[in-house]
Amino acid sequence: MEGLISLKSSPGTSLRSFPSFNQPPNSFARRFSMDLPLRRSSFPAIRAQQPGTISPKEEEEEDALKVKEWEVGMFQNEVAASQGIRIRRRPPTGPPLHYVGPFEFRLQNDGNTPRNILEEIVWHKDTEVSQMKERKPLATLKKFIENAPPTRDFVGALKAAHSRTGLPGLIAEVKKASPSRGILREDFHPVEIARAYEKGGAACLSVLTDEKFFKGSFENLEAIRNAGVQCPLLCKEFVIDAWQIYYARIKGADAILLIAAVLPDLDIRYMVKICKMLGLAALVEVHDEREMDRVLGIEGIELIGINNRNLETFEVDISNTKKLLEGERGQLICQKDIIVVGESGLFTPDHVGYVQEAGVKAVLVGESIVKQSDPGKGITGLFGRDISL
Ligand SMILES: O=P(O)(O)OC[C@@H](O)[C@@H](O)c1c[nH]c2ccccc12
Repeated sequence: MEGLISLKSSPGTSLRSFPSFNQPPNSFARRFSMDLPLRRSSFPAIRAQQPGTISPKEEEEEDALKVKEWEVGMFQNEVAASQGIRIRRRPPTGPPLHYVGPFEFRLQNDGNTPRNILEEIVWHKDTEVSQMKERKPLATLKKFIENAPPTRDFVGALKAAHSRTGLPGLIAEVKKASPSRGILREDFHPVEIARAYEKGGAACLSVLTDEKFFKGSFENLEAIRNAGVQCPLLCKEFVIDAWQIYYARIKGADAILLIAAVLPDLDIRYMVKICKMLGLAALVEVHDEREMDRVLGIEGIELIGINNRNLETFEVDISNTKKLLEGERGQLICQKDIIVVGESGLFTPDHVGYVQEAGVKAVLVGESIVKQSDPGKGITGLFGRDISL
């Protein structure tokens, strides 16, 4: 069996202590050994080594590490599923790319094919973040944070705008593209757009930092921060790891998005605490009743976003905001003094009026304003009046 993968647990680690963990590595091995001889070169970390440079002990340790990663991945998926989260953090049957000898090919099966776009984004993010973490470990980020300038008050800016205009405070989004709408703006100059938004009366800005799916970047966030824009900035990311929060803080964010469709309660709890520690506001996004109820059960949440776009199907329905704010949920939100942000699909003053009537004190708007030749004037069109005055 030389050249075939061996799956072993590290000494003292019993896979059996996690009943469900027993299955993935074994079933993975079984599945693939039936299909093809899976070589050690299947694993990127191992592929990087020259043959003969790795000792049997190191091999064993790397295998054990890989098994451990699967275990953690499976564990996350299961906890999430028990909370109604359908998004799996990692492919449950291992990564979809396989190498056989010099050939690379993709095996499709139910377990390694993302079920929808949000899952695809999250799986890609997982790989991206682990690579970034290797280059900039948390300890390095923490050192930078010690000297970082203070954050701006994101929630305060929304409240002030709301009381100044009597309209929902605007979080204007700097977004070049999205998987559902394609390219929104060809001549995309993030700093110019940010300045136009600020001039047009935006209370805060949201900056997409995902590169692959939204054509955004952390450089955009940093450039806007360094250009002297005063509005507090939301880092619009798909956060799956606390490391990303530290990174966002260094790149100039004042707030960060946490998506309840992706993150189990414990992660939200823990990440909200990290945000507080770093002086960031957390915008926790929900899109159905179950997510709203989960989030309302978590202490210390100040800002909830209701996304009118289902990130799994892309369907947009602004009555979602109203539905989630009706009855007891709305009352609880008032009691807890939580600011609700209406997100996505808002194009006209009627739309803004509708979500305001439903109870939101802020709105998050991208497409309808970023597409205008003067995005600042786009804001006036959106609200039906000049809100910069
Ligand atoms: O462009 P719109 O329809 O105005 O939507 C803005 C914003 O709500 C949307 O970009 C968004 C809301 N939640 C997200 C999560 C990830 C990426 C993007 C989003």
